[in-house]
Amino acid sequence: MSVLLNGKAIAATIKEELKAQLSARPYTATLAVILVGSDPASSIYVKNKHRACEQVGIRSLVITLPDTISQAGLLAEIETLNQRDDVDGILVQLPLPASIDSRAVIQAISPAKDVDGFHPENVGALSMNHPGFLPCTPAGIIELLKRSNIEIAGKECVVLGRSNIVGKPVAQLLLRENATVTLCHSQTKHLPQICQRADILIVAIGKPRAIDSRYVKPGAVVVDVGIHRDSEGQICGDVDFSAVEAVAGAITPVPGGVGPMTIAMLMQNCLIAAERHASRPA
Ligand SMILES: NC(=O)C1=CN([C@@H]2O[C@H](COP(=O)(O)OP(=O)(O)OC[C@H]3O[C@@H](n4cnc5c(N)ncnc54)[C@H](OP(=O)(O)O)[C@@H]3O)[C@@H](O)[C@H]2O)C=CC1
Ligand SMILES: Nc1nc(=O)c2c([nH]1)NC[C@@H]1CN(c3ccc(C(=O)N[C@@H](CCC(=O)O)C(=O)O)cc3)C=[N+]21
Ligand SMILES: [Mg+2]
Repeated sequence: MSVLLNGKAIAATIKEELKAQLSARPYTATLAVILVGSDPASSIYVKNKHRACEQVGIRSLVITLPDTISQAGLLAEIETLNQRDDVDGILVQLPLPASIDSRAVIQAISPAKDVDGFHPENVGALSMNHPGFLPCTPAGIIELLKRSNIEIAGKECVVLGRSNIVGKPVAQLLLRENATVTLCHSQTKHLPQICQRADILIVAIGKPRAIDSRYVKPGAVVVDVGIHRDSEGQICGDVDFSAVEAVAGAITPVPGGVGPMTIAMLMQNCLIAAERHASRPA
């Protein structure tokens, strides 16, 4: 039996804190979300973000564009939002249609409004410990560990997955918190043995229920970033929850773990963006 790391409850607390902070400020905060096409999962996430904005008191604009939009058309929408003085944060929901170069789209977002933390300027800031915007899922994982009183400094952390939006940045944040970090991927050899060393195991591979108890040291903290809907319509993670929770010391559920923390950190980034925007030199 293991401790459940309740991301949903912690995220609710964070949103309450942010709501109180925002209501005490002399300015508003506005997030613009661009959704291209009508992918059902993306539509759910965008709706969740909109609902979180309502809870915190952030003004939320959802801009829905047809999946036939050209790259130039999408870039023009972003430039309009970059220029709008009443917009503090911009998020373009990923994935984008295959005809659009997502790298060009991310680069087009003003770094000062890039509340996802995906722009190269913010990625560089993370790696150099400069102020910028932290990517929401990695920041949410660190916040979840801290608020669950799990010490990071000096711990053996193993990260499975090296994507630009989860694996690589969470490894950097763990390093910043003074963990010893091992970053693994699809060509890593002896993966179960390496994972067995982990005091904290972060799993972000995008494979439903792929990580079982062979990968987990008894008592370890397991953070499951994956999110999938199986053939029966059940939401599950990258971790085989029922097998792993029998050996782990603590584990995040899916749903109710990392997902809500991601959204809470997005709300936090929107407040930071609004604060910087309001205090910019004229
Ligand atoms: N809860 C949330 O807020 C969020 C959840 N997600 C979810 O997290 C998961 C991961 O997302 P993302 O990082 O974008 O995924 P990507 O598909 O971009 O990257 C997956 C990474 O995992 C590695 N990998 C794949 N299979 C294995 C394996 N069997 N063993 C070891 N490493 C492996 C890949 O290695 P290689 O580089 O060699 O190909 C790659 O680095 C997905 O399920 C996604 O839906 C994502 C973002 C936010
Ligand atoms: N520009 C961009 N920024 C993102 O941050 C981004 C993105 N694109 N594309 C997709 C991924 C995925 N992601 C999630 C956010 C919330 C939940 C979430 O709220 N999950 C709930 C339940 C979700 C459900 O009901 O399906 C939970 O885990 O409890 C999940 C996944 C953000 N992403
Ligand atoms: Mg989740």
